[in-house]
Amino acid sequence: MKNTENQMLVIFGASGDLTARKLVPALFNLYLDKQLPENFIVLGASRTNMTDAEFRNKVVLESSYLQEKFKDLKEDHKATFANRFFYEDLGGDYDTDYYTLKKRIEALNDAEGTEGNIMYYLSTPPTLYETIAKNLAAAGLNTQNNGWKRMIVEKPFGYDLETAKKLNKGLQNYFKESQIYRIDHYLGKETVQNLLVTRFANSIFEPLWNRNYINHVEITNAESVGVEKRGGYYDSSGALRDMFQNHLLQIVSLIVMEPPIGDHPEEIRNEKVKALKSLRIMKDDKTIHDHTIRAQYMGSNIDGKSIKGYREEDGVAKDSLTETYAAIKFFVDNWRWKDVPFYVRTAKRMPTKVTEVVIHFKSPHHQIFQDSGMQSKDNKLIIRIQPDEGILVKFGVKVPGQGFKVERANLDFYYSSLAETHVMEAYERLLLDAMQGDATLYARADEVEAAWEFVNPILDYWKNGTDVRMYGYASGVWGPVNADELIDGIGMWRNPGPNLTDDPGFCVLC
Ligand SMILES: NC(=O)C1=CN([C@@H]2O[C@H](COP(=O)(O)OP(=O)(O)OC[C@H]3O[C@@H](n4cnc5c(N)ncnc54)[C@H](OP(=O)(O)O)[C@@H]3O)[C@@H](O)[C@H]2O)C=CC1
Ligand SMILES: O=C1O[C@H](COP(=O)(O)O)[C@@H](O)[C@H](O)[C@H]1O
Repeated sequence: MKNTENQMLVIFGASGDLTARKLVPALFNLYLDKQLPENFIVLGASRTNMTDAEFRNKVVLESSYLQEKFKDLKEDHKATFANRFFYEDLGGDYDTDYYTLKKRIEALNDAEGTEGNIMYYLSTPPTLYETIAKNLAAAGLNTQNNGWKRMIVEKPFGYDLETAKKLNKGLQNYFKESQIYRIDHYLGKETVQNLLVTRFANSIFEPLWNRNYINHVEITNAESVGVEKRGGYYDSSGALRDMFQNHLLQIVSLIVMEPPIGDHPEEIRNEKVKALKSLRIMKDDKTIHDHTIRAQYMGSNIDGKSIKGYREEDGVAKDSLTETYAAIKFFVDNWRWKDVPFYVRTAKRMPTKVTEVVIHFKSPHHQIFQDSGMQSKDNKLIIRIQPDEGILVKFGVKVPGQGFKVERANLDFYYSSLAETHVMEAYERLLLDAMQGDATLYARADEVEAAWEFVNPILDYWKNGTDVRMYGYASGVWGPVNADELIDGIGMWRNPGPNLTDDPGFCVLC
């Protein structure tokens, strides 16, 4: 087990939703699992006027998120945990002299023995990230001569390529790249990390992991919910920025990358950058027109319940052209993947919540069993990222009896069968990694920029191009029918069911 040094976590924007809903429950789990160092404290900092006691009540003692998650826990556990929380009112502005904050940090450091090690967590609107970094540096709170200083930065990391570059440069003016941890919570998911193990710790998959054996790759990220209370944020973002540019391209990079030399964070991140840089950028409008589909969910009635359309959601413009569905076809320009199409889609208000990767294998060169009733392209490796986490291999078996009738069978593995293992939640795992100085599961500046390089032309075309379509789909269906055209000629979308082995998208010709 890695060493977690004594340290202080300073959260900017600590009065907000993320702190209460994700960060504190993750820290509480780490505390219960005895993963926090002996001297560990949290200092919340924001503009809201609160005392230490009020902050403790808000995020720990009276937090509905902790209440819900840790129902059976004795109150004294929470009380001991809450004593580690402190709060500093920034006096109404993040862009101010951090002299008072510095004095508070120094006093707490001396009293609580956190040895000068500080993790800053930027959980404010992104427009404040650079301002906070600048003011920390001005107060000398970025220097590492008396303990390390690190900074976790929340998404969204930029709005497009230009703003992402500007933000990277802005932060790097005050903190070294090695101090900056850009969080992508998908990288904290066990099953996303398992993509690396599946590929590089087995000898049965990697020899097949190339254009000679793989016909196409399909990735689906579906959510059954709509935009919920985040209409305002989402309407200026959309599916491509919200999910595809970050989480899904991170998954793509793990599928596409070459084997790293070892498991050192930089070795892995170097290969991921190379992978992202090898995605073929769609340069002309026609390619983007033909290879992308965007759509919005419409109002519908599901089981007698009426569901709002996207444009009726709070915070969303009545004439909004923001997509809640995006499907993209693309190619990877390198030796391994030449001519293998990738189909990636992400959407809200789908029939179920599921994220999975499907590797579709090619048919054998010669069909021996003509009467098989099954096409060999039915060989699939399905990596279920969530829920029902696991891996499924689909292959043909002989039907008992005369002749050679072939039927499809499943070899399946479920993470839940590893019952003794406590699977850490994404924020828990990522916080612990950063606390230990392990950046493997955090995105590096060049990774983020490479992902934006790919996405930018699509965003530009969707905004300014001619003949750009916005399709509609009823809530609770698998997106617009037009999305089938994207994958036509090669098969059809898998449209996965809630269970790993469910396969409503089954098609004998696929
Ligand atoms: N919530 C979530 O699930 C997720 C959030 N994120 C990202 O994490 C960051 C924090 O998110 P979240 O906690 O939901 O955000 P909130 O809107 O709840 O904001 C966090 C805090 O930022 C402070 N703040 C400073 N300036 C402003 C301003 N102009 N408008 C609103 N708040 C301001 C507020 O504190 P005060 O007024 O006290 O200073 C607020 O409590 C954001 O960058 C978000 O994109 C990323 C993924 C998921
Ligand atoms: O980052 C985001 O992710 C969530 C989906 O996360 P998951 O872990 O539940 O799959 C998404 O709902 C949200 O819009 C997006 O900002």
